[in-house]
Amino acid sequence: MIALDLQEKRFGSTVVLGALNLRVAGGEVLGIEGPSGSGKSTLLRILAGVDTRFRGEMQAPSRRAMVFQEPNLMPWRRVLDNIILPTGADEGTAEAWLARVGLAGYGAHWPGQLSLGQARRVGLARAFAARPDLLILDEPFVSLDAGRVEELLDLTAELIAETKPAVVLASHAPQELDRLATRRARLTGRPARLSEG
Ligand SMILES: Nc1ncnc2c1ncn2[C@@H]1O[C@H](COP(=O)(O)OP(=O)(O)OP(=O)(O)O)[C@@H](O)[C@H]1O
Repeated sequence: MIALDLQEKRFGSTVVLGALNLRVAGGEVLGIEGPSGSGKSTLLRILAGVDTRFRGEMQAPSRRAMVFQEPNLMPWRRVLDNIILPTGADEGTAEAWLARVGLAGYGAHWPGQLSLGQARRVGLARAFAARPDLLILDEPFVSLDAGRVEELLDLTAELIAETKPAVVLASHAPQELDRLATRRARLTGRPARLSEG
């Protein structure tokens, strides 16, 4: 369960996010849409614990994981280490997660040897290997062709159903929100407000 009671998030003199309340329980997927620049990534970074400079209260689980718009793999580390180092998973567990995302045997590859779709699969494996109680997905499938997006949506839906974290997903893509979200909300205005439904 994640509970955020935000009063305000500002950058300098610009108030990007206004007062908002957000609750997501384990097994729920809150899909957040909103125009470019409305503050979706800013909100997700707060939920992830990456940005702690906001006014308000948050109760978040200690095990959190985020899948970014870019796969954000460490290019100087092999694929398996990209899972082991950030999560503390042992080698066998990391290999099992690689297999689970369809990349059995890719552990010794360098990130630069992967396609974008494969790199995104490693990003998913890394996130789920952290056994998160809160999973944050920030436009996780941008820049992929429609077929690849469908495959990754199926995989992500399966992994969420199996592990039941609370999930917050930001996306512009109706296909992603329709497939994954159990609840929907919109972030609009400046300062932005969150309206659910
Ligand atoms: N570090 C920062 N310093 C100053 N302003 C920032 C910073 N990060 C974000 N902003 C501003 O906050 C606003 C919201 O940005 P954010 O990236 O959260 O939007 P978004 O809804 O995720 O957009 P998109 O859909 O295009 O990814 C924008 O006006 C942006 O310029």
